[in-house]
Amino acid sequence: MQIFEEMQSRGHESLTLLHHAPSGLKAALAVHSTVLGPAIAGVRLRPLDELEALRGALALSESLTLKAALAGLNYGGGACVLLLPDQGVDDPHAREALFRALGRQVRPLESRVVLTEDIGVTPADIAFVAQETPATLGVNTDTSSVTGYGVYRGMKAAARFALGSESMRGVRVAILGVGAVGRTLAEHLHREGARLTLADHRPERAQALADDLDGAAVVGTAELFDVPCDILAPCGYGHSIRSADVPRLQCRLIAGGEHHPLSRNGEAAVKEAGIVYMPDFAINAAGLIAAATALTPEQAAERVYGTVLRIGTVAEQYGKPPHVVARRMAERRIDLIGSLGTGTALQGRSA
Ligand SMILES: NC(=O)c1ccc[n+]([C@@H]2O[C@H](COP(=O)([O-])OP(=O)(O)OC[C@H]3O[C@@H](n4cnc5c(N)ncnc54)[C@H](O)[C@@H]3O)[C@@H](O)[C@H]2O)c1
Repeated sequence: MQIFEEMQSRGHESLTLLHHAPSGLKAALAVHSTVLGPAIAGVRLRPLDELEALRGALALSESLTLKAALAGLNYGGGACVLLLPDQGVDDPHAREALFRALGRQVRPLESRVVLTEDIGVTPADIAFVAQETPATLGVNTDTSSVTGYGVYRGMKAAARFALGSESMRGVRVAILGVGAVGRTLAEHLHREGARLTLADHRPERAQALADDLDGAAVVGTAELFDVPCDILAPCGYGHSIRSADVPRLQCRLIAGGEHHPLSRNGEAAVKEAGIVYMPDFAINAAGLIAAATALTPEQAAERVYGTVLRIGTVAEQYGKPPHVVARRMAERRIDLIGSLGTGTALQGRSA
């Protein structure tokens, strides 16, 4: 399994297994870093096997560390991946019990983690967690639509470098995955006059959105990578683009809401293909920023826009890929602020 090796190589602090038989709670809670503050842990509920859940928690928690640091937040990164209980979560009481059990189990860890929603989890679920522990964020924030708007703003900033203009009028954007984030992104792009092609594992979702957005095309997920476009926006569940897919890609920019859209070492293949990749942790941060600060959704999205501009400027200046620049910026902030030693920032967590 080599989990410890993976934790060591990526610098994780801990991986905790949570279990409560009556509610069906089985979860992997990874803490990657608490250098800047308690780890914000995105909570996911997905049909995964145990190993996928462990690996998913390790990968997501590292992204959250980079995301929080780059966004200027006084938080570290974590992730909590819940296995789907055998009894399902359709019964509202079963769902309440599951998330309240999670809240109870997190109580002893309150100084180290705060939980917020990610895939398969709603603000109402986090509100159940909040009945058991104050260690939550985003109970009153619709983080997915804020994230979608932030991806739109970040995409425009990235397009200045990759396409020479940030206008989306007439720009061909292919969106993979039109759930909560992908749909919001599509709506903003459509409003600005982008030409959209949509694909989703659930084709009825893509078709319903295309019906709402007059003029959007729908293709199968297997065909999307062959569609000529300017921007590819992955908004699915992760690793949507395998290295073997990269030679097929017709785009000049990859910018979407999905965590880990590229498979391992995919960045090198993308660079080789002459495609600009704006990393997930830079562009999908608006929901997290809005949940963690007093900023409005618009202000949170503008922070993403500004961060992406900064990354693009430095990347151009030094001839480095944006994902390398973004990671260095995040790690530099962690190193510098970490060097101040332990203590709590006076302005709290809302940097
Ligand atoms: N929701 C948030 O607040 C938030 C914040 C930051 C990042 N993200 C990331 O954005 C991504 C999307 O999140 P969401 O909340 O929209 O999820 P969602 O479940 O609402 O929607 C995801 C959609 O993508 C489709 N999909 C998944 N993988 C696919 C693939 N390979 N090909 C085609 N379709 C695929 C699914 O069928 C679904 O319709 C995730 O990676 C998530 O981690 C979400």
